[in-house]
Amino acid sequence: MSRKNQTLGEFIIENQAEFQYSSGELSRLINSIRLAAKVVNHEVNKAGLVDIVGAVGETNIQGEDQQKLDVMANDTFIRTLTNRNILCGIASEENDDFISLEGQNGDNNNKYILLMDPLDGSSNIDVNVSVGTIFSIYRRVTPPGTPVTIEDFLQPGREQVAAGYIVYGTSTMIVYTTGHGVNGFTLNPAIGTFYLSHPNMQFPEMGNIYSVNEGNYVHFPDGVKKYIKYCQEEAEGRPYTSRYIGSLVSDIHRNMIKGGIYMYPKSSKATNGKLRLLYECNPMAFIAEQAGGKASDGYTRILDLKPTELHERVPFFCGSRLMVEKAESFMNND
Ligand SMILES: O=P(O)(O)OC[C@H]1O[C@](O)(COP(=O)(O)O)[C@@H](O)[C@@H]1O
Ligand SMILES: [Mg+2]
Ligand SMILES: [Mg+2]
Repeated sequence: MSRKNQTLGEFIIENQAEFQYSSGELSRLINSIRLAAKVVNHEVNKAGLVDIVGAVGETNIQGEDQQKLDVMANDTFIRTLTNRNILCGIASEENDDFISLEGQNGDNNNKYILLMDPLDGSSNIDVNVSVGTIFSIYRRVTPPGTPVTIEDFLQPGREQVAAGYIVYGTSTMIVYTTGHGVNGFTLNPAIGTFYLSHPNMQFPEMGNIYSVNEGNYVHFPDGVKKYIKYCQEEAEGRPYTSRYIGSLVSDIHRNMIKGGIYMYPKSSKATNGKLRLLYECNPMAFIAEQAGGKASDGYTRILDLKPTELHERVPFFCGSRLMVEKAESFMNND
């Protein structure tokens, strides 16, 4: 049951019943993510006033310059989640390897692991354009009471128990799914409470927005070039509008509300594209599918891909179902 303006806390408790034999662990986990999101939101909002913009002078395993907000968000989520003893492992874009968490008694009986992109859209931090956080939750596959292993993190996306994102934009929202539809909650900054503002979010089956970094056009595969030309043609319902924020979370969020397709294809510059399967593509694909949309690498359903590495990249096509299918048809006729 979802009531508009229900608080996130109320929603979590009310929907816990959806989980048979629920121990409340997942509810506590979502609650902790909510708390960390508020702390990060507070820092992001004052980014122009305090020394929190710019790079820290370190690079992460992706070879990217870590931004101060990347590190702040990473530390905030890891600290908030670790202190609450609700996970047995965490993996992050900003950490080379996964973190195995010991329970209070040195054991490890917690059943969930979390993967995250603590700050998505890092190139937009310094220019006051919306950024986000992305998270993905699985049940561990290794026996409880033993340290987690890489196998716990390399599960296909279809095994996700929950996934979501936080967008720090004109307003701050948490959008997530536990496999029972997608709901969005907006933060009332005056009282620090998230309210259900977007119940049962649905990707329109068709839209007129395409989101891709056209600066890479010359490097794209022919199928992608042909699809972009198709989007720009004078025809019924076309040309589509081009919108690209450069923050995955914000581009997908807009397209989910208005209808559209987001693409980060492979290219001659980036043979597997740029986006990371485990903590960018899988969670956004789970959300998209739960909202009636679609997500693939141009050929295969993202959620069916078998991960092989923690930070592996895949080409990503995500959005309104008919638009993704059209893009795939161009890729397959390539
Ligand atoms: O600048 P580009 O190459 O278009 O890449 C933009 C994409 O890269 C990202 O910023 C990658 O995410 P991070 O900022 O978390 O590294 C996406 O949010 C965005 O969609
Ligand atoms: Mg990202
Ligand atoms: Mg990031």
